[in-house]
Amino acid sequence: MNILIVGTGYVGTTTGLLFCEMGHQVTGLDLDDSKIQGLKAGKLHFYEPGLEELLIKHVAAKNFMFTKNTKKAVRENDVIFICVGTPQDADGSADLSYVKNVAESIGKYINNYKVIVTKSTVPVGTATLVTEWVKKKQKGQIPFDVVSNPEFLREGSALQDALNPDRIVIGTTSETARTIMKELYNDFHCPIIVTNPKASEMIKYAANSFLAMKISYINELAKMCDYLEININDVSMGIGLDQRIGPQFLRAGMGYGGSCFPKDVNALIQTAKENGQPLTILESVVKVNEAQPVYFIEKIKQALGGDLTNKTIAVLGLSFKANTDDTRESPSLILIDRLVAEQAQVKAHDPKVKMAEGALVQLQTVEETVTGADAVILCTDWDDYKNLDWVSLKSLVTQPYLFDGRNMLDKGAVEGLGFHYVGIANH
Ligand SMILES: NC(=O)C1=CN([C@@H]2O[C@H](COP(=O)(O)OP(=O)(O)OC[C@H]3O[C@@H](n4cnc5c(N)ncnc54)[C@H](O)[C@@H]3O)[C@@H](O)[C@H]2O)C=CC1
Ligand SMILES: O=C(O)[C@H]1O[C@H](OP(=O)(O)OP(=O)(O)OC[C@H]2O[C@@H](n3ccc(=O)[nH]c3=O)[C@H](O)[C@@H]2O)[C@H](O)[C@@H](O)[C@@H]1O
Repeated sequence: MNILIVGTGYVGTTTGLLFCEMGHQVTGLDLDDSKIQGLKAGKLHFYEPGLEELLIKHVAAKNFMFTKNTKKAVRENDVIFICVGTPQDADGSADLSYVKNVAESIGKYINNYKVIVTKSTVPVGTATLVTEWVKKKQKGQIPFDVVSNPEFLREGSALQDALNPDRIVIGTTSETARTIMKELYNDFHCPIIVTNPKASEMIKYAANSFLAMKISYINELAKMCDYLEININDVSMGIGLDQRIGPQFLRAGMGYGGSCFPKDVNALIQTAKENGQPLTILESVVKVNEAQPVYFIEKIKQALGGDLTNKTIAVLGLSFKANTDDTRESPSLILIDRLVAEQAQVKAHDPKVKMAEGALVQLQTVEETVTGADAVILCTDWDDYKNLDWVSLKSLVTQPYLFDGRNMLDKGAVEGLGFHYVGIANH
């Protein structure tokens, strides 16, 4: 089958490669010329483990082609996956302008029956809107179907997640589209849920919001445990082993970040409000998440004597989580903003993130970053930071203060080396 992927970001590129692996001919369309040129040459414009190797393979085999030519791309493909961004609007709702733009282009250029699949995360009711947007631009009456097929992959493990999904959700009322979608996903062995588009759209938001809720729950509990001097990691393990709860997404930390949880929880809250059905649990999830970096910085301030003015602080990790160079809504950047506001001198390090010139003092190595620091803050759970040689790093810092926003380190071990250690209820 000829498949068109519109938007060659994390989701689009991964989805395209997935279908190449399944033996399909895939075209990637993006408006950003530099991305297209890079992809054509087998170069990814973001860091994602394992993805570039697969890209090189399928570009060389001519299974994955890239273009900026929307008209040609729409005309030559029968199944079109919309994978463009749906960022947060000023009021918290999802900005659908990129999706609308794609739908209108499809309407303009449609030449035969198409299955139009929204893989982007879009609010309930968007399939109907996409149908209207396509129809408005159509000159004739060429038939098409709109399908909701949300994506559940995570950055940092995008390929593995996409190759081994827990489930596939297909939202459509069309028999033809359902058959085509099922055929596309024929080689997958996970459950396939076929429902209507509205339920499918809701499943995506409900899943992300549930996971965000687990994180805020454990983070709020962590604050209480901190006060009571209880180790939150033990609590996470103790409740997570109950199969009804499950161990995942119970790691206390600096709060959830990334390009999805923050915007998706807000978008669902907004949809709920618009429909007069407020989701008070999720409103609290957001509040707890916003309070988490503030709580951590207060602990840091307190430990350093209540004033951060001119203190040199080494921040390890800029991405919102390990194994990605994505800094969207990164708790680390929220923390750095606060440190700067408190007049601290920040030096930062990340194994993959390169911030824009002048945005931040960023060093090449951990050693350079911690040299002369009054405190070291671990912000991202990169493996690189798990086994650092704290004995030699201690000889480089001015003061041995170690703040662990991810509870990654063995408290007893680093305290044994003479560090003053503060984690998130890591007692
Ligand atoms: N990043 C992730 O881990 C996941 C993201 N999602 C959802 O998938 C969607 C895409 O997310 P990402 O891949 O992270 O976005 P991204 O920002 O990495 O990529 C979007 C791409 O679309 C391109 N684009 C925008 N308008 C276009 C148009 N009219 N024609 C062609 N290309 C166009 C942009 O240039 C960009 O390269 C969002 O709705 C997001 O919520 C869902 C699951 C996981
Ligand atoms: O819709 C999306 O874009 C995606 O959003 C998340 O994926 P992602 O944002 O890539 O990363 P996660 O691993 O979910 O982590 C999100 C944030 O939560 C934090 N987190 C995660 C787990 C945990 O136990 N504690 C915790 O603080 C992470 O550090 C990170 O800041 C979901 O896990 C994916 O299923 C979904 O497809």
